Amino acid sequence: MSQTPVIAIRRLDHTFGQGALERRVLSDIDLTIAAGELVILTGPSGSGKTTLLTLIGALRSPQTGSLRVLGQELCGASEADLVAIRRNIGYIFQSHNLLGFLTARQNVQMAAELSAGSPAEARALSEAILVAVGLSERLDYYPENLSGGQKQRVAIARALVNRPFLVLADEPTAALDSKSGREVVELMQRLAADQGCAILMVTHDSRILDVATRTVHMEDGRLVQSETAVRI
Ligand SMILES: Nc1ncnc2c1ncn2[C@@H]1O[C@H](COP(=O)(O)OP(=O)(O)OP(=O)(O)O)[C@@H](O)[C@H]1O
Repeated sequence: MSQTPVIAIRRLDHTFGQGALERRVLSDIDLTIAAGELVILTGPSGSGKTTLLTLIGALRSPQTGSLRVLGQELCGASEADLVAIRRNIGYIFQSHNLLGFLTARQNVQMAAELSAGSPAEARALSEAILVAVGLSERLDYYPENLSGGQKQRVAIARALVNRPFLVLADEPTAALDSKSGREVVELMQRLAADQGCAILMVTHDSRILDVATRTVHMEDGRLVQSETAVRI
């Protein structure tokens, strides 16, 4: 696995609509991300960042070019292949998307049950990762009784509990104050380094760019890569 890039994209294009309404939103995207990298994707509103993230996340089908995730080609892949690849990916979105009628532990455990051998194992894994993200005192709290930063930590725990090879995060700090935002990304950075996964994070938050191993910038559907920053 270590030789295969987690993400390998070549000459990827994407259009929405057809005929007179056709609109190209991604052009000639080339991007390779290796295990252990935390890559930040920036760019103006409407430049195509979320579209690229959802394509990499196997949440929509790529049209032309090549998009490999963990060695699996997603262009032309069947729905079953896309579902299979999603099991290796953790997703963290701007709004944490926790289920309000489940506690912090139950929200994480629901995800853990996809891969754990038994409910007891899923529970143990969930508790361990919630402790790792600093929520040992909040296991049985419902989301409405957690702060924004704590909810986002639960979302991170849920995304990482199955030890995914890839984590995709879309504006994970957008709803947080600067201190909580910083804590959340440093936590992601640490857990990714511990688990050896790759992270691709879309953000407008210029205060957290230094956590990245590399920053790539998108303008009008095209990627501009910047130099390597620090390695985690
Ligand atoms: N399902 C869709 N159908 C048609 N056009 C779409 C669809 N989804 C996105 N678009 C268009 O594609 C372009 C890129 O959108 P996208 O959400 O990827 O940008 P973004 O860089 O993530 O923007 P933001 O930073 O505001 O979230 C936009 O012009 C958007 O209107």
